[in-house]
Amino acid sequence: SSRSKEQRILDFVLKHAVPGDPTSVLNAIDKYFSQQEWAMNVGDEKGLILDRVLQEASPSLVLELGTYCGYSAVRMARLLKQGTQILTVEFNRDNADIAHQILQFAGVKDKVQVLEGSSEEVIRQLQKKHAVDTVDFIFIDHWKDRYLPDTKLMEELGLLRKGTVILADNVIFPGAPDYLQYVRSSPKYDCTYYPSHLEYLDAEDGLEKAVYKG
Ligand SMILES: O=C(NCCCCc1cc2ccncc2s1)c1cc(-c2ccc(F)cc2)cc(O)c1O
Ligand SMILES: [Mg+2]
Repeated sequence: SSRSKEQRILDFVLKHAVPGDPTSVLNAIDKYFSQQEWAMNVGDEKGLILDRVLQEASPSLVLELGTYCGYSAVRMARLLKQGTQILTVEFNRDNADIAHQILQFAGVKDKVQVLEGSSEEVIRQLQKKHAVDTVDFIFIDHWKDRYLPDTKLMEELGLLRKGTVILADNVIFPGAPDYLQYVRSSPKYDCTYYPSHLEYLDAEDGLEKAVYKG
């Protein structure tokens, strides 16, 4: 059977990156998309914004919604100190498998746990099944119509603490207008918009940072 796009990405990484070197893995994935074919990784331009906002937050526990091939999980894990945990949620089993292999190859597997399932299911299990109290940093990059309901669910479950940083990808394109309107008008959040472009293309996109005020 023909290999999926995600499997082709894995093959390209295994061939062109250096085992145990997360930056070479990111460069290989970025190279693949700029040369071969587009895919929905956050990319290197928005990735730099993610790097800066993450380092500023210096979190101990990170939750990512939407693993895809693991590009942003590798991106975050390479900057975080030993002992930091990243829980990343992926709905699609095949993508979760590819992400496992890319994380392993990059040498960041000890910091990252890929949780398979829908964001809603996994969020509801975090406190009991994964011994989570509150989350320090959340990167939202999954279904755009799940950004708002999942954020409200995390509020209701008490997963956010004073200062929790929520960074959301694609708030302009494909867009998450209901999420944007909610966090920007809610007194519970301090919001900052980081303008950028859609990964590897010229269309405008951006990241929205919403800091929970507790
Ligand atoms: O859909 C996108 N990303 C989500 C993939 C869905 C993965 C999921 C993970 C998960 C975990 C738990 N529960 C449920 C889910 S669903 C996405 C799409 C574009 C794009 C850009 C240009 C286009 F022309 C068309 C699409 C760009 C992006 O940066 C994206 O992130
Ligand atoms: Mg995205």
